[in-house]
Amino acid sequence: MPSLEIQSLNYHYDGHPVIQQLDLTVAENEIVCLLGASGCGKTTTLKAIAGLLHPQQGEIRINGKSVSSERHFVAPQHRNIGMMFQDYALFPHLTVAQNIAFGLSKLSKTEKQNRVAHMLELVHLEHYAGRFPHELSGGQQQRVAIARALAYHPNLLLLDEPFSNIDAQVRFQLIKDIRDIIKDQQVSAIFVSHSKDEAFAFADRLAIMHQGQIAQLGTPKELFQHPSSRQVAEFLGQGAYVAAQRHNGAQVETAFGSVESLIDIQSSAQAGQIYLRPSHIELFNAEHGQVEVAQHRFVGTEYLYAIELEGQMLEVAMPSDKPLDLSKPVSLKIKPHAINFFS
Ligand SMILES: Nc1ncnc2c1ncn2[C@@H]1O[C@H](COP(=O)(O)OP(=O)(O)OP(=O)(O)O)[C@@H](O)[C@H]1O
Repeated sequence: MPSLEIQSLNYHYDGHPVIQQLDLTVAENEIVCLLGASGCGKTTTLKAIAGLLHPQQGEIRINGKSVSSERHFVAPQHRNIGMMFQDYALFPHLTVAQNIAFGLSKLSKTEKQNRVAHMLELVHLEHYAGRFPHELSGGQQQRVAIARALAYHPNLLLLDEPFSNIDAQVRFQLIKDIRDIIKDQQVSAIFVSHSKDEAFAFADRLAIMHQGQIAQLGTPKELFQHPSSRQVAEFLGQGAYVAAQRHNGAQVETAFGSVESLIDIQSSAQAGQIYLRPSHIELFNAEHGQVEVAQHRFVGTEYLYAIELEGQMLEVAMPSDKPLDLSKPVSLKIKPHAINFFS
């Protein structure tokens, strides 16, 4: 049974629509990331799941049980949901152990002590039980927050930008650790982020949101290989459109030569554009140049060349041991790749 099912959800603030006919299913033990531009409705969706607001239309089911519909509403404290937010929201006057024990009022004293000890072990903070939140680093505070959210065995975990206040140097280790903990506890989770890199590292599937709807749901590989729209392709990373003629199932012709696709192109149109990412392009010096290099800079292991491609700017990285001679013409080759073709 799916952990979460959302059907035809609509929410408006004073008549201003924010969530529009949103559908989403999260499988058992799955982590899904809601990813999208600022204001697309990620936090509003999370609030609707948590029960912090009541959508005007549509239904939400958790483990098969309806918690929100037009006629029916289960209060947040009865949804058995764990939450973790970017500002940790630990109680400053309680110790680490007391913070973790906070939601466990139904357990006996011994059960509570055992559960807290187990959670501390899980997040590798066994020696920090007596400390107060201000005596911990940001990453340690987030570990306490995840321990507290998981301590009462929630059906579903909601995480709203939990890593945005964490130093970039330790962020990806923390993301990996918290993902491992969630997988170990076999909890389903919905994670909200602006950051593609965080989403790729943390989630099993990504739900790309656009204007209050899920534009596409899939694994990172599915989204990269088969973006359902230009918006999804563009959201996944900087690129440029190049005019293309489709020849057969897996080849296109462009002004830069013919390009082999590593997957079938699912389109019946002949004329269109392909969406090129910097990693699909190789620059080299040639007798007859085709591209204008507007800028270049050295960034350690690579040179970055800003090139103009059919009126769009694109930054292409090349190994620094093979710099281009910019006094000579520069040409480009499009490498074989999983082509994104749009008619
Ligand atoms: N309490 C409110 N009253 C009126 N409008 C609101 C309220 N909260 C959010 N909105 C609007 O709803 C839209 C969606 O907001 P939401 O917070 O869900 O977006 P988001 O995708 O989480 O954005 P961000 O990534 O910036 O946090 C935005 O246009 C926002 O201005």
